[in-house]
Amino acid sequence: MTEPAVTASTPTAPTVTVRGATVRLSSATLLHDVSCTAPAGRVTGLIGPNGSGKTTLLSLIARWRAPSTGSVHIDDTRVDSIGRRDYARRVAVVEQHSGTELDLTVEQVVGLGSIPHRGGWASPSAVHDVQPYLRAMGLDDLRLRTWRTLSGGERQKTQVARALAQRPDVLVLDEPTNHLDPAAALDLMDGVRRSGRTTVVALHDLALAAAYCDRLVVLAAGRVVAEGPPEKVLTTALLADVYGLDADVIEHPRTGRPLIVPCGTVR
Ligand SMILES: Nc1ncnc2c1ncn2[C@@H]1O[C@H](COP(=O)(O)OP(=O)(O)OP(=O)(O)O)[C@@H](O)[C@H]1O
Repeated sequence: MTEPAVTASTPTAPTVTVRGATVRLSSATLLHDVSCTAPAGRVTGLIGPNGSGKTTLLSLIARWRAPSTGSVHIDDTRVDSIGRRDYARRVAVVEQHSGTELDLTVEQVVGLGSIPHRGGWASPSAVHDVQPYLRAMGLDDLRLRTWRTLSGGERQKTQVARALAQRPDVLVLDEPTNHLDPAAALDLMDGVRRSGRTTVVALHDLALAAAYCDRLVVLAAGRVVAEGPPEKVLTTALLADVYGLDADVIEHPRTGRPLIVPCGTVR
């Protein structure tokens, strides 16, 4: 059987919708009736303080956890009705501390992204096919380096390249830039945005969220407290309420996007 080529295809970007999701454990309720939308082909940022529920919400979309009540939908389909293999093809996830037990090279890790489409280990021909994803993340020079020799930022870029190589409809990223230098973080977010995938990304860096996200969902104590375009959501009042941050929000003179200028805290 001829194996399908691994090329950057035009994604069939769907809308992801969370409807009334509550996550209740015996000890605590992590999410309270959360509803939000990640529009098709757009980058939706999840922001909020430590412990506000960002990773928990991503875990519902990744289907690692089921909500106690409520549901998650890809277009009109409930995610719990999608077969496991189909879901593995359609949704790619990069965790905060994604890793690999095996000491693979960068190009082999990125090649793992094609496995849901192939049903087996990436063949040597797949190595050629990972080139566009290596290039998109600026990893050409590192392609033969082994995982354990990589810096934290190089590992993050490799994991995002792997996720893109999966050619998913939906990209779920948990703080993908926390080890990256400023230019690398901008490049990564740019690569994600240009991929055209419906992306849900948890971010602590509000400057990146303002610059690269089409839409923001703000979580506080497991609840959605604001949702919309960055220029509507990122206000001085919201930053004070949610983060306890005393900040001015001005229009970036070159991009027109919100520019957050922290002055201190209001705690
Ligand atoms: N298994 C668990 N049992 C009890 N509490 C939990 C459990 N898992 C997560 N939590 C709590 O749920 C809350 C939300 O956690 P979550 O990891 O979703 O937050 P987050 O917004 O991603 O935080 P951070 O920005 O620090 O990564 C936190 O207070 C966390 O301590």
